[in-house]
Amino acid sequence: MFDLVPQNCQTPRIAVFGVGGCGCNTIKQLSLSPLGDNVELIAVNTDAQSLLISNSSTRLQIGPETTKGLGAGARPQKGFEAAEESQAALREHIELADIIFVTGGMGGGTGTGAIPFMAAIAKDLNKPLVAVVTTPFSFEGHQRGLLAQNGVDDLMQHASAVIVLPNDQLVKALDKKVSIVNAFYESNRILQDVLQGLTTTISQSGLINIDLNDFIAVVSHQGRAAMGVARQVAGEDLQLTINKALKNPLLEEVKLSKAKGAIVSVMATESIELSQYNSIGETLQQQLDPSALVIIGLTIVPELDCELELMVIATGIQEGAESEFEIFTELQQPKVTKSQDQIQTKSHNERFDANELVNLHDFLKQKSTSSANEDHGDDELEIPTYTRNQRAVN
Ligand SMILES: Nc1nc2c(ncn2[C@@H]2O[C@H](COP(=O)(O)OP(=O)(O)OP(=O)(O)O)[C@@H](O)[C@H]2O)c(=O)[nH]1
Repeated sequence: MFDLVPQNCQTPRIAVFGVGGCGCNTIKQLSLSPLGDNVELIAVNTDAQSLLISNSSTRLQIGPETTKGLGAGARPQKGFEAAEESQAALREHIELADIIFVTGGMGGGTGTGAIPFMAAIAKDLNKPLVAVVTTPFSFEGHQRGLLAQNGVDDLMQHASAVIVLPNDQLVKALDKKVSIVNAFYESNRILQDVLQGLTTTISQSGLINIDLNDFIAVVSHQGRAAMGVARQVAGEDLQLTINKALKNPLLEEVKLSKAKGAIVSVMATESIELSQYNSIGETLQQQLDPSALVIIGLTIVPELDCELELMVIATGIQEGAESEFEIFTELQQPKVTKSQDQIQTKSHNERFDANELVNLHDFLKQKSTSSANEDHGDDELEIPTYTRNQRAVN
């Protein structure tokens, strides 16, 4: 459970619920990742036995009367009733967090029934809830696929954002042949990366932070969310990396130009250049709805083993939008149609100490002023206060 938060606390409290068999497996894997103290992992299941072997600090058995400690038998109605029976405990945990992630597999009983119920509680409490759910492998059969689809539709009525990662796609993304036995395990590693990326992005480790209000503004667009990740290897053109992220197999086949917002997390070494940074924002802005809010967070990782890592989460994609990935093939030399000033950014909220956070807009202004007024080389980045402080601490 979270401790009471002091008034001046700057770190958003993040609750990650793993619901049902898949969800509990995912957060078990996630517990192996380095996560901040502000992140709490909560295992939720109807199946008492599988909860016993979960290593989460918080475990919640839902619906002890409804399922008598067994699973929900691939009946979403049972999962729903179990969540309803335990709604007081679920509500209590949801209420304590600033932002909630819920992960689980759609297609069974517990996750498919309980996750939409939890999303409805969060909506009622006015808390942002991002669901990261899988859909079944094709080898699991048509019936599970149908249950999953209904579950996702239901979830979309309540969650702030729904990221659907089809299990088939997750395994494809691994770029290697995996046996059926390993398929679940391997795909959990990707779920682990996705959730770790999300929680790190909104925790305060970056040079340019994405604050909680920015995050909420972007994830609160109703509709589908999609995400992609890519790494820029030495010598690779940045546009190619951006295109790779946008065409990433983790992205469902959705029309990105319909996206109403995007969160971009850039991890780079200290040698990242301002032009590279601008290019990422400009390229993405061209791909989304012209009124879309794009926020970009940058984290400096001195020991990064590639030039740059990109994670893009596009939100508010309306249903019925067909695939439009072809548009990215034309992007090798994108025409810049917007100045950086036209990219919308938000000022950070008062919960955060202005000395410790650097807003993208401020950062860019600072960069252009310093290169205009000061006598140093183009590639010498002034070190913002936050990084200096961090270095002093280390
Ligand atoms: N990626 C991944 N998917 C899983 C895993 N376990 C299950 N799934 C998927 O999630 C779907 C639902 O399975 P579970 O999570 O076990 O089901 P549940 O929500 O616990 O529901 P019940 O077993 O009916 O109580 C399955 O059809 C699989 O597609 C896992 O470890 N990794």
